Amino acid sequence: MFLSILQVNSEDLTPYAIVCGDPFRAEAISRKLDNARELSFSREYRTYVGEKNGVPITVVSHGVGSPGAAVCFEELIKGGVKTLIRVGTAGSYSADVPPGSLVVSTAAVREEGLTRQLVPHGFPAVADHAVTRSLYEAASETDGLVKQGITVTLDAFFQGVEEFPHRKYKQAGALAVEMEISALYVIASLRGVRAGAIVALDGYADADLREVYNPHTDVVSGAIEREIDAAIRAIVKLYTEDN
Ligand SMILES: O=P(O)(O)O[C@H]1O[C@H](CO)[C@@H](O)[C@H]1O
Ligand SMILES: O=c1cc[nH]c(=O)[nH]1
Repeated sequence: MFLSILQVNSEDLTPYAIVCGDPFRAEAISRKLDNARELSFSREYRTYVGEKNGVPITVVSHGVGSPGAAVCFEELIKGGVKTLIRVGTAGSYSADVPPGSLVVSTAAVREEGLTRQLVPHGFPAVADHAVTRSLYEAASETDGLVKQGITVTLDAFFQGVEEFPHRKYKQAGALAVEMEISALYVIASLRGVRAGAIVALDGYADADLREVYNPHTDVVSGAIEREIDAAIRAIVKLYTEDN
């Protein structure tokens, strides 16, 4: 089957996939795989396949925001992908998890518009347990702070005249905010596949803690390297458990 938006043949995809926002991060992930090759680069969607320890892995960028990312997730699942791991960045809600930390998302608050068009209001966006456990174990083997907990998915990156809901979600226990995880978890649930996510914190979302937003630091790059390594190792572990 030809997937017309990703511009790839489903026969070239693999059951395990890593997804991320940035096409250049997709390339960086592919460089950590053996025998990696680019299948396509169409719109924001850049697709690679490669392998690690003999385990075939697909890597795709999904761009910024839930609607565009949802198109990518849906086509991957149509193409036969059964396990999806998002490797992203997020803004921290707390000085307890400073920039450079990793958070494995156990569930996501649905503060985006996309999933409201797919499922009722009360439906939860929850990660797969086995994927989350594998990600957390693999991330804990790297240097640096790793937490697991609830993340928030928002549509807006820059604030308008409305207050962002960060304060109330921080008080309720959320750790960080990004823009696609709830879409991934709801779509995975709808289509009967597994999903998990890990994010590298690249600054503070909370106005009281925020300095100038600059994700291009060595601390953030180091955290992104760690989460990529963790996601690849998590997939190898899952594959071993599954086969
Ligand atoms: O680093 P990525 O994976 O793109 O994730 C985060 O970064 C983008 C915003 O800068 C959004 O896509 C957000 O979810
Ligand atoms: O959505 C995002 C992603 C990274 N950092 C943020 O503050 N927000």
